[in-house]
Formats: sequence, structure tokens, C-alpha cells
Amino acid sequence: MGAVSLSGQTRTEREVRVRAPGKVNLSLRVGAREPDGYHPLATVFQAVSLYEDVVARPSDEMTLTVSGQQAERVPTDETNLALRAARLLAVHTGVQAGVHLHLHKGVPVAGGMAGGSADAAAALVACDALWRTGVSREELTDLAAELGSDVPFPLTGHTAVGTGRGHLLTAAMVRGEYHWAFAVRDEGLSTALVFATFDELISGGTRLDPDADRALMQALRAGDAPALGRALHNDLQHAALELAPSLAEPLAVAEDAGALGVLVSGSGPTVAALARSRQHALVIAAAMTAAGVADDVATAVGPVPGARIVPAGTAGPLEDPADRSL
Ligand SMILES: C[C@](O)(CO)[C@H](O)COP(=O)(O)OP(=O)(O)OC[C@H]1O[C@@H](n2ccc(N)nc2=O)[C@H](O)[C@@H]1O
Ligand SMILES: Nc1ncnc2c1ncn2[C@@H]1O[C@H](COP(=O)(O)OP(=O)(O)OP(=O)(O)O)[C@@H](O)[C@H]1O
Repeated sequence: MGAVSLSGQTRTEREVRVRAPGKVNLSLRVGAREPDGYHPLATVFQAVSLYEDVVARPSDEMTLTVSGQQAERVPTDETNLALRAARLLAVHTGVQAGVHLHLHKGVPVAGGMAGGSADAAAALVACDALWRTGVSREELTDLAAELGSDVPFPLTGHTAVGTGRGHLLTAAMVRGEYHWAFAVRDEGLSTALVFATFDELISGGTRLDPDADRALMQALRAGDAPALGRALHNDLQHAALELAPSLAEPLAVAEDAGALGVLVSGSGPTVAALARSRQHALVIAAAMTAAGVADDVATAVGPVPGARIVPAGTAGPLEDPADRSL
């Protein structure tokens, strides 16, 4: 155990492990583009049990390594959202310390499930604990929103309504658990391009109806999965299909396999199918694999909690492979 100096204090060197979830937008309603380039949203997020694990260790620099699903597609330079989160927290709090972050990815990259946003949320929580900054949860949420519209939600987790750019959250009342099957594609979709394609398709005319998700919220309160399946909605789906027409295939296969509802997750290209049970989610995933309509499949349950510290010694895919060669 070494000792490091932090803001004039000496403390025992340690590591902090944080786990943050990916998300599905149960409903994603998009208003007309505003002058700042962003679109007002009315969305309902649900956190699902595909996780990003982040380990933060004291370091003189800000460095990053990545392992896990599609790790080779994640940038490790200063554009990485987790590194940007660490830097933002250091600047905000005046902490003069570095960190080594290791990300273990379990959420599809550029898949519309906010994997990078979950990394950023986890990095904020991990660095906050490592550096003992003492910032409030509200401040962390504000910093999260500076990093990206989707970053506050993985801090909060569970099920929440998102307004503004999607970053203003209100917890939703939810009964029961919901089982999901996902069709994952190797090639991601750019969120900005999907929004731009949406603009072309609607050519200026759309208004957010505050009552549009009444049936969906009622289904969640009642724990009624079939009603939730009928109420799933994504305004960006048409644009995602325009850019990746083959997404129609996993949508159709999941429907044929009896999914209660199926949609493109967020800006895509991951396709999310709501199942009747965990077993049924496995059946839908198997059907998508057998039909060859996905590069990979996954199953998950929601809602699950937001970013939280994982006690040391907890089993899980949290190790930095670089350590094994030491
Ligand atoms: C599609 C969703 O995943 C739904 O939850 C999010 O809206 C995307 O959130 P995100 O990836 O965190 O997006 P940001 O990093 O904030 O923005 C990336 C780009 O997406 C577009 N964008 C994003 C959010 C929003 N409300 N309107 C937008 O038009 C903008 O072109 C922006 O430049
Ligand atoms: N930590 C990170 N993990 C994954 N991608 C990252 C990360 N940091 C930056 N990126 C970049 O961000 C892009 C989007 O990644 P991400 O996995 O968050 O997409 P997404 O799930 O579609 O996001 P969202 O659903 O929030 O729109 C990637 O193509 C990658 O270049």
C-alpha cells in the first residue's frame, strides 16, 4: 500500500470500482430541432442489466484502458467520455490528481444504449470517491449533463422520464420487472446523424404532446408488460431504419417470436424486444441468432439501479487485463 498526496492530504492508495447500467428508451418523442442544434425530448428511460464496469486507480496522469465487448471500437484518447468525465470533475473541484480508469464494456458500443454515457457516469462516481471531492449528487448530475444528454440517467438508473435534451429526470413509478432481448449490430450508428436524418424526414413539423405516454406510464404503474409492449414508441426509429434498412429483419423476427413489443433502442442500431419472461427473452434471442439477423444477441432485465460502488472482492469482469501481465 503506497500513499499519495491529494490537496495537501495524505491518504492510503486504493481503487474504486463502479458499475453503471445501459438503457432502453421505452418511449422517445422528439420535437423540432432548436437553434442550438439539439432537439427537445420527452422520453422514458429504463436501466437494464447490461453493465459498464469502471475501476479507478490513483495515478499521476489521466490514462485509460478498455476490455470486454467491442472494446476495440472504443477510443482511448482524450475524446473518451470517461476520461472527459474525470477531467471535468478535477477541474470543477480543483483536485490536483490523476487517475487510471479501466473500462470493462458490457453495453454495445454506439448501439443506442448509452454505453459511453454509462462509462462517464461511472467515472464521475469513481473519481468522486477516489479523490474524496465531497460534491453533492446534484452537482454530479449537473456535471453529467455537461458531458452528454444521456449521462445523467445512468447515474440515477431505475425508470425515469427525461425532458429537456433528455437530461432532466423525474423518477417514474414502476411495478414489476421487464425482460428484454437485444439484437446487437457490429456497426454502430452516429447519434448526430440519426437526429439529422429525423430532421430531413419530418421537415420541420413536429410538436411534443405531453399526454402521449399516458398509456405507457399506466402500464408501468400496473406492472402490465403486454400493455407496455403495445405502448413502446420511438420517433427516431424511422430515421435509424433509413440509415440501416436491415434493422427491419431483427424487428420482424422478434415480433414473430411473440415479443410483446419491439423497437429500435434510442438512436439505434440495437433492437430491443420486450419478452413475457426471462425464458421468453432467451427464446427471442435464440430466434434472432438462428435467423442470422444480428451480429450478437443479449438478454437483460430492467429496471436496475444507477451507478454504484461495487465493494472490493465482488466477483465480476472488473479486472484490467494489463494487470495480468505484470
Ligand atoms: C438518442 C438518445 O440516446 C436518447 O436517449 C439521446 O438523445 C442521445 O444522447 P447523447 O448520446 O448523450 O447525445 P449528446 O452527446 O448530448 O449529443 C450528440 C448529438 O445528438 C444530437 N442530439 C442529442 C440529444 C438531443 N436532445 N438532441 C439532439 O439533437 C445532437 O446532434 C448532438 O450533437
Ligand atoms: N467510453 C466510451 N465508450 C464507448 N464509446 C465512446 C466512449 N467514449 C467516447 N465514445 C465514442 O462515442 C460514440 C458513441 O458511443 P456510445 O456507446 O455511448 O453510443 P450510444 O450507446 O449510441 O450512445 P447514446 O445511446 O447515448 O446515443 C462511439 O462511437 C465512440 O466513438
